[in-house]
Amino acid sequence: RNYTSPPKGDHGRRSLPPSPPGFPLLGHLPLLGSLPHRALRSLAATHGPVMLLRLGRVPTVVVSSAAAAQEAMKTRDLAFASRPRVRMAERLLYGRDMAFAPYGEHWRQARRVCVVHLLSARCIRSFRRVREQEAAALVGRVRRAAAARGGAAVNLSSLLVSHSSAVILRAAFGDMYSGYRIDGGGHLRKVFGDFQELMGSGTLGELVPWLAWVDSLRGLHAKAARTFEALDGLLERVIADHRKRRREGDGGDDEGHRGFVNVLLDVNEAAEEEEKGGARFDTVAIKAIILDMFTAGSDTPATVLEWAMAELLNHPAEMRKLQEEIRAAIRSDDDHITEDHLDKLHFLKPVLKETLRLHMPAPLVPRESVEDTELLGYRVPARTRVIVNVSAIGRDPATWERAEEFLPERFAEDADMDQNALGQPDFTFLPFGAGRRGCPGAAFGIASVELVLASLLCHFDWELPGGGASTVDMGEIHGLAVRLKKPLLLAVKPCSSP
Ligand code: HEM
Repeated sequence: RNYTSPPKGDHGRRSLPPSPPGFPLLGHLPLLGSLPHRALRSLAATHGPVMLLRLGRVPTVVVSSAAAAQEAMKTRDLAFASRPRVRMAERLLYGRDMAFAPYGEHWRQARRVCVVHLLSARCIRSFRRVREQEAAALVGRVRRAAAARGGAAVNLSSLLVSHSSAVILRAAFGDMYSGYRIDGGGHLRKVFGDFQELMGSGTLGELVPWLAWVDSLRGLHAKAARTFEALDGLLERVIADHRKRRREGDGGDDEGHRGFVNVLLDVNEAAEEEEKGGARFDTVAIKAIILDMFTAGSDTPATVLEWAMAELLNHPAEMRKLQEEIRAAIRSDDDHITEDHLDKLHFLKPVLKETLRLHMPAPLVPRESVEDTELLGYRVPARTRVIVNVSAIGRDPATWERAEEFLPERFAEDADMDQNALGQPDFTFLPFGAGRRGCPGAAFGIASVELVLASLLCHFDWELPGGGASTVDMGEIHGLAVRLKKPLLLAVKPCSSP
């Protein structure tokens, strides 16, 4: 079937993309199931790389090939540069954040602040100590957990989630973050956990208004109200504390790195002085961007690490090869691993790239068309919701040999992981999306996982606990990120002489 030359309708007008049969009222929603990226991939195999679905009342174009993604994210990048409205995000992020913002002046300004002030190569370098300290702390926690459990399995997934949260919280709030507690005594991680869970659970009501009661029944609105209040109170206090410290002459530098809150307060003060064109960068903008960083930057590194460990456990030869490389790289230094060692680890980056190809934390990239446009010759009206199925593209057998297999060697030749090499120029590998809406935190994310994976493999030997399954169950669960359905419970042996 030739998908690249769709028929033209009356008067030579482009036709809409093909659409499978749907259900009355619900449209194609029931076809998505619990793992939409997989269901959409199967549908695309029958209906083509650009198809039109109706999710409840919302028309949605699904993009599932490298060629179609290239057109949407490069050739017509501007036309597809918006994001659909997500009520839960609007509710929790003050309607003023960047990642979920429609294309326009607000997004442009907020994105510039993130790219220049929070996620630049210089900022990422400045957080090196945080990353190294937190990686060492994780190693310590694993060691203690292994000792305390006396050989019983350790829950690595939960340790990874705490680790990633700690890194992003320190990056955001500075080293004093652990001092912040929510009123009533609960820890701030609990509130952030609820926040992430809510952000990962779409509300049915926005797709199918007459089913909005289901959201209430699930308690989503009440939980969102509680979480918003707790988070807002916390962020207000954090910002007020930072302002107070600044007035007292404490610039808030923690061993050479400046937390995001302090950096955003600099931007806020500069904007107030300039008052250019009425552009606002006020306290609400600071809170919204901090939450963006937390939404986008906390679960993602933990998820990548979890999948990498799962794949390596199922591929012991690759695990051994990487461990030998890491242990050889630091043997001469007779010390623990630091970021200085990473350049010597030529197999680490292929392992991470192959992990990302098979297990993108965000397999469905949400976009919205800004204007009437086209995709592979099909008509896409303005304000159509668009989903780029980057997971289907990463597993497309037309591009990838033995597409379903974990074969890190396929990236051995082009293991470069710096900012420009995170995606493939031919759009066959898009874990970070692409174009003007592409992930601005990719380098931050990669820096957050490399040292941790190397440390876990350097200092420990990992196995599935005896008496259970012989391979990791790779079942997925869909939330804010697509993660392993069952947590990684592993037998771990400290390795005393790397
Ligand atoms: C390994 C980890 C990560 C992966 C796989 C990932 C993936 C993605 C993807 C697929 C998108 C959508 C891109 C598009 O529309 O084309 C995105 C957007 C975004 N990411 Fe990441 N990300 C990661 C880590 C991070 C980190 C650590 C941060 C910040 C600390 C971050 C901040 C953002 C933001 C702010 C956006 C929205 C950009 C916009 O709408 O203009 N990400 N990410």
